[in-house]
Amino acid sequence: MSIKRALVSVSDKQGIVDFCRELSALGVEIISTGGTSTLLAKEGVPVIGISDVTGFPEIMDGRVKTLHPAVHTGLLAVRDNEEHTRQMRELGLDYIDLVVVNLYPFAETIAKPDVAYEEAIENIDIGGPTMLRSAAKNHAFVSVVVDAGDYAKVLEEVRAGGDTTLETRKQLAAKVFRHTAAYDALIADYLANVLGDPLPERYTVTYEKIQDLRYGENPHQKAAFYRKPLAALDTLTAAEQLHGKELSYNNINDANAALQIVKEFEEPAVVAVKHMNPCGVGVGASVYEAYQKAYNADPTSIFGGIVAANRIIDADTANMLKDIFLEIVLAPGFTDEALEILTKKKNIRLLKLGNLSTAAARKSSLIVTSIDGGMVVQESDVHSVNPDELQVVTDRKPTAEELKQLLFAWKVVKHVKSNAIVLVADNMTVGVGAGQMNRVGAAKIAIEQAGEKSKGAALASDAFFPMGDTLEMAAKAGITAVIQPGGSIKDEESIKVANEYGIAMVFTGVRHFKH
Ligand SMILES: NC(=O)c1ncn([C@@H]2O[C@H](COP(=O)(O)O)[C@@H](O)[C@H]2O)c1NC=O
Repeated sequence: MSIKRALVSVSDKQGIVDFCRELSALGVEIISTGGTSTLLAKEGVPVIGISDVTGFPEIMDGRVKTLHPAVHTGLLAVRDNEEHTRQMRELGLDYIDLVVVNLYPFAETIAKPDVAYEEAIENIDIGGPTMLRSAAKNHAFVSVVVDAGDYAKVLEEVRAGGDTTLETRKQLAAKVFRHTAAYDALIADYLANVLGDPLPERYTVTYEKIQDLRYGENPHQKAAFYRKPLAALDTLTAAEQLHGKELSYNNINDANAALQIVKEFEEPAVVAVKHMNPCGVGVGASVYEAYQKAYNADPTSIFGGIVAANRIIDADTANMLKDIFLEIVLAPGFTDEALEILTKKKNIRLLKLGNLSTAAARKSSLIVTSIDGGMVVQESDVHSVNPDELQVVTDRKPTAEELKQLLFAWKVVKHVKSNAIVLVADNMTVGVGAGQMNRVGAAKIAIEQAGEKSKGAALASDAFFPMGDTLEMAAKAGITAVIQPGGSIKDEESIKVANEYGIAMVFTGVRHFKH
């Protein structure tokens, strides 16, 4: 078999003229629709209008142009089926051997700010996916190209043997069904959101590959990095890598964790993360000061860590960063000097993410967590506490400085694996107890780490204290202020301990479990 007739109908016209010119030179007859055929004709590529094939005009603003039996018989006929061949002959129909289609730009349309609903709907392509699906189903005989990146390969095969190989046609068909499935998923998602129903009876998300990863969490696990179409520009998926080796699976998870925390802060802040938990968080008047604090919070754990800053990294900060081994530094930018200093280090990865605002931390999105055989989906935890709504439950109110440290600790504890206890003093974390199976255990780790710095520190607990024991331990370590959700049947026990020791305790009324 050889490709004799192609149907070309593309919204994205890049590369189409050269491709069709070559096909035409190889003896392929080109049929085309409205704008595509106008372009081809203008560029001197011989082309037959679709209406000459269907005997029907392109009507309704392009809503109906290729949706015609003359097209779909040509695409779907099983060439070695005598009955199909006879029907084609009797009806005077011709085969179509190659379909080149890309679809109305639905994603780009809904990405426009304040796009009108009607405009979005008009950009749902119907004729295109229909042709793609017909051709892909009949890939035993028909080639189908949805991606301009495949033009060269198809040309090469047609040049060599008059047709594509069956293996190529299978690959092209599989790509088509992934493409139309993703296209429909995006439409379904858009409509679900318009209807205020983001968790409907079928969850049809679609993701596109950013890159293959060398391996997953461990070297024997395969992995890849995907992004949601239209992912926000303040997410890690939009980060630009300025330097260093390619990101690993663990890097991506850790950098994402660091990013979520640093987005909590308005003031210059630096977050160091290890194994998805913060090991040091600091805020200060400058990124330099914030990094010093994040570093001093836990100079041991930061080694080999991921650092995220919410301000441009300057030369002074870079000079400190270069002194230890760090996997990643993520920031809204780097000064030229800072870049010069840091790029001398072969093993550090530098990521630039221009769009780092606290508003981003307040925008809810859906988080998907896989389980074996399924998944659970929830809104991201974007709750932030309003200081005016804190309930002081102890005899003593926190001082203004204590309140500041408590609110800082609360922002951090939200991002620490439960059970979580975070101690903060002097605008930096001084103790982080993460991922323990009981709350006393988490507090013990945080207090031990803080040592002398526990004295006068503020403590945040991601969930209520089931009894008074954690508070007793905190009080004995010298902690003077506590923030926690409250809501335990034994709250009174904790309040009593707090009052005994003169601790100021506030309830947020909101829990921040993170498993
Ligand atoms: N309605 C139809 O019969 C139809 N047939 C092809 N299309 C689309 O029209 C676009 C190309 O249009 P044009 O060649 O007029 O620039 C392609 O994205 C193609 O997928 C159609 N448009 C939408 O459904």
